[in-house]
Amino acid sequence: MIRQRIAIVYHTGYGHTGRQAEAVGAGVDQVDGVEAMLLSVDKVERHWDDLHAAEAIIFGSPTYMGAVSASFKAFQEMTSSAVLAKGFLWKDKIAAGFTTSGSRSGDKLSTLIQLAIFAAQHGMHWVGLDLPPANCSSTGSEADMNRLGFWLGAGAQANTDEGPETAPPESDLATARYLGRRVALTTLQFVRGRQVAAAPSQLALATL
Ligand SMILES: Cc1cc2nc3c(=O)[nH]c(=O)nc-3n(C[C@H](O)[C@H](O)[C@H](O)COP(=O)(O)O)c2cc1C
Repeated sequence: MIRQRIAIVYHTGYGHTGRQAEAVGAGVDQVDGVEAMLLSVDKVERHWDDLHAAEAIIFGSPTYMGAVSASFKAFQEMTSSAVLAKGFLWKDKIAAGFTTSGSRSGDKLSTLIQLAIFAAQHGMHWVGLDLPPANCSSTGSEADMNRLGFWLGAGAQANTDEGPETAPPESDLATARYLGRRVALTTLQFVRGRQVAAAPSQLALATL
């Protein structure tokens, strides 16, 4: 069976967003028919062809100063010449995003919005989270998936005095796995839908 490639392009300064990226990849790999490819932004220049060939690209950055990190921004700017100018090469791919920061909010929404705008500029289809509100009632807790309450993408929080071995916590990694799985399932729907749309319909064949 042909497996559809889903690339996860991310930057991590201290390893926390790297843990989140691995969790997104694990979620992708839960789905038959797809495979995750993790790619750190510092290796991207050797892997443009892999990104062009992927059916979906999931973007991940730590939140630094309420925005994507400088390294991730440099990658974004490189895509102007490496992707857009070469012919809108990522148009109609599936996209999604994730971010980790030190504070529970930490202005992560700003980073997710930047990632979604970036995907829109490339003509990609953005996939958000469909998880219900969590950690917002007397029975909710920090162990809930989507405990931080994001829908545009996956958010994670890592205590700044902990290393990536223990932060972000399992609930945020589960949220990241959930996003990866959702993107994988959506990607298969798109790929199979495109195949059906490209095939001559039964109705058209009957009228020949
Ligand atoms: C330059 C810099 C700016 C930061 N800005 C924010 C911020 O705006 N909001 C926040 O909650 N945490 C902020 N942090 C904390 C990081 O988001 C946090 O340590 C995160 O886990 C780092 O992820 P990484 O290990 O993948 O680099 C900042 C850290 C650095 C080094």
